[in-house]
Amino acid sequence: MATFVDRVVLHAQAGNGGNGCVSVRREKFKPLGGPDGANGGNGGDIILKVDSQVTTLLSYHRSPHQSAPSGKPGEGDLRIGKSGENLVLGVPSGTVVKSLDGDVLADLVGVGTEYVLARGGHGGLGNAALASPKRKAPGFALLGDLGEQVSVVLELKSVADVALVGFPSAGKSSLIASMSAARPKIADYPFTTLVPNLGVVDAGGVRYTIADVPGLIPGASEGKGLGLEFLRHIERCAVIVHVLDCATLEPNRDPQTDLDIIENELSIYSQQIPPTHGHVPLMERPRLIVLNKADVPEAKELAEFVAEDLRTTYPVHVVSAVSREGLRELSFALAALVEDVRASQPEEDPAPIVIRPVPRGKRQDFVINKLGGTGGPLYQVVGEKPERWVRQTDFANDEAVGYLSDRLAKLGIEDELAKAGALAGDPVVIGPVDGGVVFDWEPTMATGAELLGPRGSDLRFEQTDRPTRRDKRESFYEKMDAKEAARQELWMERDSGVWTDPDA
Ligand SMILES: Nc1nc2c(ncn2[C@@H]2O[C@H](COP(=O)(O)OP(=O)(O)OP(=O)(O)O)[C@@H](O)[C@H]2O)c(=O)[nH]1
Ligand SMILES: [Mg+2]
Repeated sequence: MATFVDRVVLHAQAGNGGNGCVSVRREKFKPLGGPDGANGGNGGDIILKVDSQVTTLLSYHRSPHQSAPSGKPGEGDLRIGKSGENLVLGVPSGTVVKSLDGDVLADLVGVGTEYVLARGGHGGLGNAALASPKRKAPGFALLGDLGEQVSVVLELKSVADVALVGFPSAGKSSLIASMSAARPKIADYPFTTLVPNLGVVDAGGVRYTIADVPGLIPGASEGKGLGLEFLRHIERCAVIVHVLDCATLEPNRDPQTDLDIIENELSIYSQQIPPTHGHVPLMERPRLIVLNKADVPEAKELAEFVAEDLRTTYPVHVVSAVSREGLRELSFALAALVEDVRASQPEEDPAPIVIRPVPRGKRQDFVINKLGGTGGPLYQVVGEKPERWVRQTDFANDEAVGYLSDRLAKLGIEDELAKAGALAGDPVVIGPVDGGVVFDWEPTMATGAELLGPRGSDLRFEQTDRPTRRDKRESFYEKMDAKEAARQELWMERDSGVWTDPDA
């Protein structure tokens, strides 16, 4: 099987964030000089960028795994970790980025257009950045977040002014070879061309590109032959040229039938593709008919016979790629069509476009899923922020864990868990069910930094049995009862042993 370099699967690993640092300033005569652990650097992003020097996806076919450097950890004395540099991958104009499921993520057209494919992980905050009036010297820092890991399909659709379409062996590649400096493979067996060839034609001062498309056969739009793989190449070509073989000896083939079959395939195909912004629909694009192989006497006879009829639909040129008959007129006719199209189309936006996935801030913070299980319900918290916070937490450090639970509560996760029906002691997983962090829900865990103990610890974790909501309520009632008792005592004292109802 031939290798298709116009479609590759690319695995991108963005850089991880560097860890934040825990450090305390040390100066002479100042034993504890405040936190000075700096933040870790951010991991590098992986960015696809349309580059005029890149014409194929070949390099990603050879090295499908690409990774960006990680950020360096922060250091003491407020020395920030260096960020990993972004890795910019050049792609040809016309590259379509798809998910492995086939969803189009981006359509990269125009030099300079960028797509942020995988985002580097945030660097973790150092203890200096985590300090607050209440938490003056945090004994923990945040870990760097992991860089995104993304696998996508890159597909290249040729961007040419003119597309040559036709049955296998009609002479499409031969025409490109005769009209331009391109030297595609030519042979007398079908499907010689597997990847479109691109040639540049200069006719009377008009320069345009011409691409051949691998041969089409009936059913191509349903994937027959090399069908769909190649139909998409013409999606972006402004002018369509039908190359009809007038010398074929195959039964049931003649120029008119071939034309009808190919037009039918194009029509079916055009209904399958979503309309592309700024492009004329496929079936409305200008067309021209080339009757090829006129150097063969019988072919020329046939060509002249059918040309008259065909001219009622589209302009017709009788040519020979071999003897070069009619090629000059053809190249000028194409130049005129291309010029017409260019004049009618607005100039492409000169400002390069940068396409980014949905900004993280715009997404909902989190959602809670209640999952059933043999051992009772499991609550799953899914969300970019909480999952990242968990990844950034050093679970060996209680103070860091306490900070995490404060953040989660502040985001409203406690409230939403309660709304979802979670009870104290129910297991909650943050992130994926396999691999997320699981803990038992403790809704009444007091939050805030007032409970801070020694550095690296959190008093909430020192308590062996933390109060539940009912414990708290009971202790509240006890307190109120005691208060009431004290009040009554006071009244009784004042009225010299005679008790008066204070509320009367
Ligand atoms: N006599 C004659 N033969 C031609 C002419 N053009 C092409 N051929 C021959 O037809 C055969 C197929 O030519 P290609 O240019 O490879 O055809 P193609 O349309 O690109 O074919 P696929 O890539 O398979 O779709 C080759 O043997 C060519 O030499 C022509 O004008 N006259
Ligand atoms: Mg060919």
